[in-house]
Amino acid sequence: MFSTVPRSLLCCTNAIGPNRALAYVLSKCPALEPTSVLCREYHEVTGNIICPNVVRGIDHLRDPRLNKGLAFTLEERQALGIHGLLAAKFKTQEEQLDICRISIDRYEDNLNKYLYLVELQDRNEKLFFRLLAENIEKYLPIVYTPTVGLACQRFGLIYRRPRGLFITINDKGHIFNILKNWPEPDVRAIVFTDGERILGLGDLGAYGMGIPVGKLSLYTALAGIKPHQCLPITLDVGTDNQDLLEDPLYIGLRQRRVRGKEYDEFIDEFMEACVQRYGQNTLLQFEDFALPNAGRLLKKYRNKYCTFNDDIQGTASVAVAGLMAAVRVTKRKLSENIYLFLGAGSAANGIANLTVSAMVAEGLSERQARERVYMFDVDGLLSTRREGGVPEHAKVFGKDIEPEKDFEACVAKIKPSCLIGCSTVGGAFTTNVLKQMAKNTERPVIFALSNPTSKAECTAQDAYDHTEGRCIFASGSPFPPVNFNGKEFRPGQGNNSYIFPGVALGVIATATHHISENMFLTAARTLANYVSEDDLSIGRIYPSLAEVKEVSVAIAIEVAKTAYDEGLVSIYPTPTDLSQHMRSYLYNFCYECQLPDMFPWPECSKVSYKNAKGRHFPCHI
Ligand SMILES: NC(=O)C1=CN([C@@H]2O[C@H](COP(=O)(O)OP(=O)(O)OC[C@H]3O[C@@H](n4cnc5c(N)ncnc54)[C@H](O)[C@@H]3O)[C@@H](O)[C@H]2O)C=CC1
Ligand SMILES: CC(=O)C(=O)O
Ligand SMILES: [Mg+2]
Repeated sequence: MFSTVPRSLLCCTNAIGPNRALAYVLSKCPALEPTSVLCREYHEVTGNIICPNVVRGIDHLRDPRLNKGLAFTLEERQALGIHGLLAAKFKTQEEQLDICRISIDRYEDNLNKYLYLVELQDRNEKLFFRLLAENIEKYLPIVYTPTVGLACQRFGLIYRRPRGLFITINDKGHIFNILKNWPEPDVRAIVFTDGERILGLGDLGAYGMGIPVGKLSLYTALAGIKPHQCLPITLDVGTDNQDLLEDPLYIGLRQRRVRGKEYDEFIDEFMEACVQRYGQNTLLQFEDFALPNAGRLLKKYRNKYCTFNDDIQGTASVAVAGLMAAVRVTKRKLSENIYLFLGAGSAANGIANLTVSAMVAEGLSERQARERVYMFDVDGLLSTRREGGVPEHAKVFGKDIEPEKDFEACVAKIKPSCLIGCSTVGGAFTTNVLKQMAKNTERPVIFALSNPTSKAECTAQDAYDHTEGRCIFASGSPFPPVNFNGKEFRPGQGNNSYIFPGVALGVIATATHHISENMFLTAARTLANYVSEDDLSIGRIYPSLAEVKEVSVAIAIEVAKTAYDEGLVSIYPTPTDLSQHMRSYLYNFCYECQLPDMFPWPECSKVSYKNAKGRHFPCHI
């Protein structure tokens, strides 16, 4: 018998469900009342929320992490005290998956499909993730781009159950305490946004929460990172979106964005609080920050924390992978292309810099490589002679040439072989631009990377139609298959979702403490190597989405090797079998038995446990 609750005892009760766990702990600790102190201790160790007054078998149905619905066996129903709370039928997880698919298919509206999936995640976590992981092609466009963009725009309307943390500028000075309110103690990765550049939709303030939630769903579905290790956060510093400030449904701080010193101090405190709460290896993924902050904050924190900016580095990696795979079709090395970017922001600079690194690896000097890269932003071609000059964040890509504000004229003058859109301007690759690309080279590469679909620089159909079917096309959001002259093309999705889940898995599984640029080049090469001749023959420069889980593990392994080579990991000695090591980290999408190991419990009666003060605590309710 114990007078205090030993941690080992609390740990071993994790699997058996709260009411039995509590009864067992109390049977070992007769001096204890099931007070909030006990609750806190239990909660700290197991991550389960437990309160003696409300702990009941029904919590196994209400907790999405435990709930299996009709898949609970008779034994489990009896042992956990939920017999009778479910209909008599026993179902397999496979039968439940069928029902989910039928239910979703009944909705015509994608936002309703999104809501069904949100509700499923809130109800039965394993079923949600297995459904997503086994039907990526079908449901990725719902939980991710484009539908997640719509969900963010309507967030005030669809907001029901909270998911993740909202930390506002008013919480400055108390961020650590807010992190402590999150019930999971073992967080390994945090994806966070301040909502200022949500996809290509602009400033959506607190409505941006859909993005970190969606990205972290992909951590689990595409790379098997355990959901309890993932935490989505929105940093609410206000919004400059007038429509939202006037939107009666808006759920965020109704004030203009805080900027400057106060904003920087807030982000500083947030970064520090995360590592104080969850440890220095906590992966901190910046997502959808606007241009003035994205690159600046990456530079500030990249050598201090385990952090990366997905829009800069993840996007760079997926785009370079596509360019590498395209070499097999165009027969032009990366260093033989001329690149023109529409947009000169976070994504464009990330891609351009990594492409330069890849060209340097092919033998060019950095200067020679940069000479092959042109950019065009909202003020025209990045010419050193233009009024106002070249913005600081893209200075290295400015050229000493005639300024040009007409994009079509630029495409004709510069004659790029690769055209890369990261501009947020839907339809900016006009018929004339695409026709000019077909004149520039036999196999033009055309990437319309802006999200969601409405912001894509051109559609897949337009790209093939206006280049006589000769282009190599990829887009950030999915397009349906294209028919051109009787041939079907199925272009791939050039989206960082091919990269960030695998990078995150590699980083988490090796407790990497800093993320290097080299890791993203490694990830790009790994992804490009997965592209088969069959993929290329249907116009796809990425592996099929059905393969993405395998690709993520392969990326994780290669990223881990790079991290070991660069001395950035905390797990030593180096695992002899990195593949096995990686796989041992993966989430089990199938239901697990919830019967307590030692059931029936010898120390307490099957009906109730009586504590030292004579109070009864039921084992089964
Ligand atoms: N496919 C993918 O994996 C990813 C796609 N993206 C998409 O790329 C787009 C851009 O993202 P960021 O670079 O982070 O944004 P950003 O705000 O940093 O950059 C946008 C750039 O577009 C330029 N621009 C705006 N209007 C223009 C116009 N009318 N003509 C020419 N240039 C114009 C701006 O001057 C700026 O240089 C977004 O739509 C985003 O969804 C971003 C990250 C990943
Ligand atoms: C895909 C992504 O990260 C974006 O569009 O921002
Ligand atoms: Mg993003």
